[in-house]
Amino acid sequence: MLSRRLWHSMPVNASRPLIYQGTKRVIASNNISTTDRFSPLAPAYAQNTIIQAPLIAAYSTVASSKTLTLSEQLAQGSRYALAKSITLVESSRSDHRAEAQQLLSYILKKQRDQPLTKPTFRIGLSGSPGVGKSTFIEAFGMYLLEQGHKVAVLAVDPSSSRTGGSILGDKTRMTELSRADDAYVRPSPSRGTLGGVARNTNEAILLCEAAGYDVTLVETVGVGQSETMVAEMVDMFVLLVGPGGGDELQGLKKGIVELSDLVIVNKADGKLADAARAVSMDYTSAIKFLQPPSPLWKTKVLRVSSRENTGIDKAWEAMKSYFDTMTSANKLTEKRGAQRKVWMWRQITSELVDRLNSDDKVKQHVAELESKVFDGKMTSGQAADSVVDVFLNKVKEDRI
Ligand SMILES: Nc1nc2c(ncn2[C@@H]2O[C@H](COP(=O)(O)OP(=O)(O)OP(=O)(O)O)[C@@H](O)[C@H]2O)c(=O)[nH]1
Repeated sequence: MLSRRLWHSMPVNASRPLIYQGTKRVIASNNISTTDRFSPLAPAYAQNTIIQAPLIAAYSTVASSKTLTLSEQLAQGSRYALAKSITLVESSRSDHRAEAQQLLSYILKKQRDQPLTKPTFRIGLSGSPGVGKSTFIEAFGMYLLEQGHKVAVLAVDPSSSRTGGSILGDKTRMTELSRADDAYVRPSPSRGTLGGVARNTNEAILLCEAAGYDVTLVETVGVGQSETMVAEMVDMFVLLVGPGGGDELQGLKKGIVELSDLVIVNKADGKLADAARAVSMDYTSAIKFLQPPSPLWKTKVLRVSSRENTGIDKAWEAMKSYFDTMTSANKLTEKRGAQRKVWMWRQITSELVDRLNSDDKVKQHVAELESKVFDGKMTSGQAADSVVDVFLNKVKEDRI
């Protein structure tokens, strides 16, 4: 029995069934009548509905006419539809989230039946503020367009989730690329936790690919957890450094260098050319002592000037070489599968924590336990067990 409360406590992104009032029909996605009237979930209906596992699975492929239209527009490469779809996945409104999940399920089903014709490549790009990320993406993106690719640029901005402001999104960035027909540049969402933003970005990548963008760049700024999160959603992780830099090398950020499949020393031009050469040699020797992210690939170090457009082609060659090496060993499919599992667990963890925090009874219990833990009257482990027990009992009670 799935009670109304339990339904509400289920994550909207997982297999929470979509339940409709009005004309109810479970239909295969390849046989959908666009005249079906679906209106989003009716809690009153859900309250008395027994939903069994096979039905849940069937519901996940149900698509409303609105979803179908959006997905058709996406398949035709409409930037408007892409923007609208990403807005849906970023929205916290439950009806939007339901629509977004319907759209994503439909897209996944479609891609299982009919895989994308072009291979897709997801590239993460990180670097400290001012290192030249926008300038590089602008130059690199324009180069990719010349090579016949369609390029999407997404951003995971740790500052926006903490402060509501944004390091990456405030100024007009990548103006030429933003205007190009075959490019789509999405500013970072300005709300939500970093985990939430990252999760939305994962879904946005799928949407970009469904809209025919075969190269997706996910940009982040080198702060906190954001690089690790981005590295866990892309095929290849690229670190952009400046000629004066060295923070990363000095051990402050050794972790990020270890995550990197390619290090690009930007601003290798004019007076900065010699410094860029020296930094690039430093990285090349330092990397020899680090664990490579994959045993099949040795992290490369290259110099570019985004301003003067030099070395951009070499950077792309290195990326393609990585892509070819990994795909021919079937490692990218494996990597993407493993990443999906990582994200599933991240989301389970964050959903459970959200729900623990939103339940009044549990919240009160947590407050009491926190003070006991603080005073040393209870161990952290005992308190954690107790919170989980109270929460599970609460779920059980709600079910009855
Ligand atoms: N000389 C030189 N300057 C560059 C190059 N690339 C970027 N710059 C300059 O570096 C400064 C910062 O560039 P951005 O592209 O805004 O850097 P960013 O990393 O995107 O900066 P944030 O958005 O603040 O994170 C600007 O003044 C650029 O003109 C380059 O290849 N050579």
